[in-house]
Amino acid sequence: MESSPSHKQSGTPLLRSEQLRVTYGLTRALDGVDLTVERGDSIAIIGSSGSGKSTLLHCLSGLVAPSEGRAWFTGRDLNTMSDAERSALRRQRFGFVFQFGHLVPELTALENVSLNLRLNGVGRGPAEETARSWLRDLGVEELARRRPGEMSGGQQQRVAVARALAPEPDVIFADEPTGALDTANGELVLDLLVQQVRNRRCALVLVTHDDKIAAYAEREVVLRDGRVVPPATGAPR
Ligand SMILES: Nc1ncnc2c1ncn2[C@@H]1O[C@H](COP(=O)(O)OP(=O)(O)OP(=O)(O)O)[C@@H](O)[C@H]1O
Repeated sequence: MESSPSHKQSGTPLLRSEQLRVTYGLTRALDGVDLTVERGDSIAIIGSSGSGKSTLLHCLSGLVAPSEGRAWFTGRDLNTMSDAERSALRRQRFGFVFQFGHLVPELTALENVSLNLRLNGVGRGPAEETARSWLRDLGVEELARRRPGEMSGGQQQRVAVARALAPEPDVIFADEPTGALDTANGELVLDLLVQQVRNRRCALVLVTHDDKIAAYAEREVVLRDGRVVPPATGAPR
């Protein structure tokens, strides 16, 4: 994958991991994963249940510290950062979409989507304007004043996608992002994620067990028992 001019200058990928290992008791969730994600890259992390997909996403985003190995964002080692630095990174440079929205229950949709923008220093008016525009793109603008408890699971999920994309993150981490959505809205969300990569040259790390969803990404990383294995060619997985 070709890098953007700024990255060609620095030669530093957005994300890189080297020999990532994560052990939970006797379970080896990751067993030596090397990965590079460039600007403009979209990768699908696929594999069967328990193969380590979510753990890899969590390590690459600094949510989980590896037992061994290292992970870097733009050349900065995630595990030598302070908690505050990692939190700022997750708020400013990363966008997260999980299977279930995880919205703040006390806040309205508009406030949920504005929150990170406000924490990143954007004024209330512009933050709400941006939030409203994302809610519109996701087809949930009419829910702006509702709290998560007053929305369906799928509506909450679309609000969560708006929240993840509003700060224009460098990396979008999406873990089964369409699990709570019907087909049409699932396609809307995946199209939006891919469009972001194309238009802004950010990167997408998409965890899924579904080949149709993985096909939205340009590249597949297949995990088996915590290791990257070559993709199956032609044969159904
Ligand atoms: N917090 C944890 N404590 C203990 N074991 C864990 C923890 N998180 C993951 N594991 C184990 O690590 C292995 C990899 O889990 P992970 O969730 O990364 O897999 P996955 O491929 O995302 O699975 P799924 O598709 O079912 O979500 C599994 O055996 C799982 O049980």
